[in-house]
Order: sequence, then structure tokens, then C-alpha cells
Amino acid sequence: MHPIIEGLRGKLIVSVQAYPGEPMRNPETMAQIARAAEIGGAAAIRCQGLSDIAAIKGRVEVPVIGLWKEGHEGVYITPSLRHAKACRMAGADVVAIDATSRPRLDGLSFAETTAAMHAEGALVMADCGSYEDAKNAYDAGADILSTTLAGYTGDRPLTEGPDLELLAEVVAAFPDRPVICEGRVHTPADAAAALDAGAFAVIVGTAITHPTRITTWFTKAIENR
Ligand SMILES: CC(=O)N[C@H](C=O)[C@@H](O)[C@H](O)[C@H](O)COP(=O)(O)O
Repeated sequence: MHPIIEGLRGKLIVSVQAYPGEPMRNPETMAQIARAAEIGGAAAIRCQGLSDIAAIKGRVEVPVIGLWKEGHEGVYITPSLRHAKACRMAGADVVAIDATSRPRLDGLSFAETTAAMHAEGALVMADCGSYEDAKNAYDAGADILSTTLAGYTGDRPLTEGPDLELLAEVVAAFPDRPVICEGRVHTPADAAAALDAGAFAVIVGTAITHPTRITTWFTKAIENR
């Protein structure tokens, strides 16, 4: 296993992202949050967009998992080989790519995209939404499989917490490949449960780095009491 990936075993990875139009959408802000997460023990940072990847890579010592989101419909996480290569050039140690079989911007398959990235020596994380996606990503040789898109592609229910059922299924089917649990890991107990279910590592985004969303959890609880 590549040493960068081996270093993530049993660890917490923090996703640091702000969405278009949001007040924290600024590479310097994202870099500050990434560094704060690193001080708290994050073993890697996952981040979005070339400016954020570059700013964060320059601020933290832990590995950076980079992606580039474009669009909202269909494939929007690193939707073409051009996007993937750009993430690597911006400083990503691992490039996260949508691993569904939905049509991609450049017409390449996930397997073709992965092969082209491997030819450049890059590591690829496959963002999967179903068992079939994970199987295809495994066959394509993706370095990491993850449940990132579970609940967002129509293949799986939108569970309240992480999709531990899919996680366990993928872990059991592909024991020789690291499987990361990502998506709706909202509490420390969720994170522990993901590792207990066999996750190689766990990624937390919103619950650590998205204050607007976290605030609504509290305001709703107060309103609904
Ligand atoms: C589905 C999608 O586009 N997920 C994105 C992937 O990078 C991010 O918006 C999520 O914040 C990230 O996956 C972490 O998940 P959560 O924020 O639930 O901890």
C-alpha cells in the first residue's frame, strides 16, 4: 500500500469546503480551518477547488485529498480528466473522482480516467454511490474506495447518519482495498461506528467545518422542542 494511504489507517480525515455564495468561501479561510483541523488531529484534509487545494497544501503538513466540483447535476466531483490533472497540479496528494457510471464531461469512463491518473503517478480516491460503483472502482484499480456519494445518486436511501450498510457491504467484498466512510458522519459516535464497521478511515465534513449547517441543527432543535 502506498505510504500516504497507509498513514490514514484508522484515522480521521476532515473535509474543508464552503459552497458557492457562502461567506467562508475563501481559500485563506479554508486554509485556516484546515490547519485548525490538523492541530486537532486530522490525518488528512479533503478539499475542493484549485485555489483551496493550493492554499491548504501550503498550510498543512498532512496529505491533501483534492477534488474540483463543477456543476450540480450528474457528475460534478472532478467530472473530467482535465479536472483531475489540475487537482494534482494544484497540490493534491490524492485526487477524489466521481466513480459512478453516469456520463462524464469528457466522455471517458472512471476506469479510463483512473488509468490516465495512475500513468502520471497519482493516487485516486473513488467517490461511490452504490455497491456497483465500488465494484467498478475496484476493478478500475482505484487506490481508495469511499461511500461519499451514497444517498446522492438515487441508488441508496439518504440515511440520517452514514450509510454503514453500504460501507460494510463494500468492506466485506473488497477486503484488500481501503474503504473510507464519508457522508453524514455527524457525531464522534458515528465516526467510531464507521471504524467498527470496517472503515479504513473516516471523513467528516459538515459537522466540523460548516458552521451555518451546524447552527441550524441547534436552532431547529430549539424550535421543535
Ligand atoms: C455529496 C457531496 O457532494 N459530498 C461532498 C464531497 O466532497 C461534500 O459536500 C461533503 O461535505 C463531504 O463529502 C463530507 O460529507 P459530510 O459533509 O456529510 O460530512
